[in-house]
Amino acid sequence: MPDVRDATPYDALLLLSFGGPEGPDDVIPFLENVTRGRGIPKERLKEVGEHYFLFGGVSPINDQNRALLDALRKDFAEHGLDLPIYWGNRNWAPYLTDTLREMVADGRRRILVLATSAYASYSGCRQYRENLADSLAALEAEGLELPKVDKLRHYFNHPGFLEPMIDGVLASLADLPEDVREGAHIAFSTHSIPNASADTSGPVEDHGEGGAYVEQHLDVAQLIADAVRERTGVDHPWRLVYQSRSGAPHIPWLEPDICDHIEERHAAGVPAVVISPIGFVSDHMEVLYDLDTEAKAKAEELGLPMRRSATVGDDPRFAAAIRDLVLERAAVERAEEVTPCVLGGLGASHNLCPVGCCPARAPRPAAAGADSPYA
Ligand SMILES: CC1=C(CCC(=O)O)c2cc3nc(cc4[nH]c(cc5[nH]c(cc1n2)c(C)c5CCC(=O)O)c(CCC(=O)O)c4C)C(CCC(=O)O)=C3C
Ligand SMILES: [Fe+2]
Repeated sequence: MPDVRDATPYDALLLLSFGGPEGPDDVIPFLENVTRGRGIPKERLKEVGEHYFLFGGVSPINDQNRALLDALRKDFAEHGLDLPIYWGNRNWAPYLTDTLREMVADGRRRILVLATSAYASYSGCRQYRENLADSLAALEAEGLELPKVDKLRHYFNHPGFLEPMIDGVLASLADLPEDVREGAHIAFSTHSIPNASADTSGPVEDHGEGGAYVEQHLDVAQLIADAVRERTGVDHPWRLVYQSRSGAPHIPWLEPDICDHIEERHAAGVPAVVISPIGFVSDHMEVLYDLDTEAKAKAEELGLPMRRSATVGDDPRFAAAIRDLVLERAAVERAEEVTPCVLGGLGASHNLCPVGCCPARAPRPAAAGADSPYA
């Protein structure tokens, strides 16, 4: 029997996230970091800046990552898993390059990466792998000896990610007035991305209409809807919808938008809606602004009862899922037999992104995949 607390060959876990401003002076520099070379219209940037200013210029994401780090460290300690955890971001301090430099200085040689995005897509997966490649290149230029970096498989269909969201939808339904509860529809919401990015998300063989991005979200939505039906006895109709579109209007992005969907459901006579933000691992600005502010105002204007259900955040079941995924991957690296813990119809996703997975518009080096220029 192998020691189940053994993370060998890994010697560290790296929480890799988006980053966000911590005060009003950070907002513009942060947005410049996010949008460098991405062709986002100026008006859209001003508008998104206002979302942050509405919340004092502070993104909720950094405190949520600190809470997740606490939950992970507590879970690891309670289960005898002795693996240090670091944190680095794409767009704000602590910056990924600085964190990796610190990890090298601490002697870390085999690093496993947990990104705060559960699904395949350029923005949610490959872009983080490109950030890793950029940071490794920077450290190489400093003459440092590079660690080997791997990324955890996509965790959208791990029960520890799903269970807290199922509970969240049940709590939102219970919170609705009794006379509209049974007829409530569920809107599973995720970040809109360009149709072209969705169609090419995931391994090449999964490319096609919506790609792995849409397929994985539909799997999650179905799993949550099924669990809600089993536990309430009510078959709530549902649909996958999108939010936070940011590109130029002539470029097609995934639809329908959550606010249009709310209007359409109201016009169809639906008595209430529960929004389940399955695309977000915690209450990001997109959740606080696009759902809790904008969609809420839309529902109120229509007089449509609406509840937004919880994201997983620092739920202990999510922390335990990450421990499970770390131990699973470590066993894979040790060439041991493992049965991945997974629900739904898609099975466990690949451990190593294959060549051609979630391609960028302009090809750039990406680490932690089959096409990585680093070992
Ligand atoms: C799929 C996806 C995720 C989920 C996966 C993941 O979590 O990584 C995500 C997360 C996030 N996106 C975030 C913020 C922003 N995203 C932007 C722009 C964009 N996002 C895109 C997609 C995604 N984004 C895309 C296709 C663009 C267009 C430009 C481009 O191709 O890059 C912009 C520019 C302004 C705008 O137009 O909105 C901002 C400010 C924050 C921080 C929130 C906070 O502070 O709490 C987080 C967690
Ligand atoms: Fe984004």
